[in-house]
Amino acid sequence: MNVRSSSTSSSTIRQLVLASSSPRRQELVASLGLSLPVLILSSDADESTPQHWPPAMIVEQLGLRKARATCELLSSEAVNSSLILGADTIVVLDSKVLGKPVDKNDAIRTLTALEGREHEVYTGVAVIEPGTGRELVHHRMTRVTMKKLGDERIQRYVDSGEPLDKAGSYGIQGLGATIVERIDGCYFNVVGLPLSLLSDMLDEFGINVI
Ligand SMILES: Cc1cn([C@H]2C[C@H](O)[C@@H](COP(=O)(O)OP(=O)(O)OP(=O)(O)O)O2)c(=O)[nH]c1=O
Repeated sequence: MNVRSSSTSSSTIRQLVLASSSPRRQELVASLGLSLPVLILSSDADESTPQHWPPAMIVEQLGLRKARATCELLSSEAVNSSLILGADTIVVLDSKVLGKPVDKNDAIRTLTALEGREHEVYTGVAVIEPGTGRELVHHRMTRVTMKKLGDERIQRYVDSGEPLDKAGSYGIQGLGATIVERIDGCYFNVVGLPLSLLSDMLDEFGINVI
């Protein structure tokens, strides 16, 4: 979705601002080895959404909200020379959105629902250029099948602490790799930032990853 467009590239971009507190997103952006500096600046964007929104709309709009909320925190000089990146990830099972668990019991319930079944992971990515008002928003969806786990294995995984800050209560990049049977689609989308999509979006703003 091209939300608003007033130019195709800018030579005045001096930094990328990552509007995220997620260590995974920070590592993934760092892995691109961009030639411009990356500033990490997360904000407190409202993450509530209307019940009827489909998953793609939820993640795209939340990515956009995060980017716009971080924009508010920048000085006017920085605003005019920054690209801001926001992202949001949700897990969807039987049309039900599963965000981050509120506690260990919630994580156990979520993993019990996911085990032995296929679910969808959606990540929305927003890149905005406040200096020109240009905003690009897209999403990717990846299908993930989780192994049948059993109560004891689920309990041990939750006790590891890994599920607690992650959508769907698992992290495919960590111990969660051992409970996933197969994936269909972009792996990095599951981790929280689809790098192939992101590089195409940065390209639109004149930032070439390679
Ligand atoms: C499914 C899955 C999710 N996750 C993580 C990515 C995100 O950090 C988190 C989804 O929550 P988000 O609300 O998308 O992100 P966040 O609150 O962690 O960070 P911010 O809003 O500041 O950018 O779940 C994994 O790390 N691995 C996985 O396999």
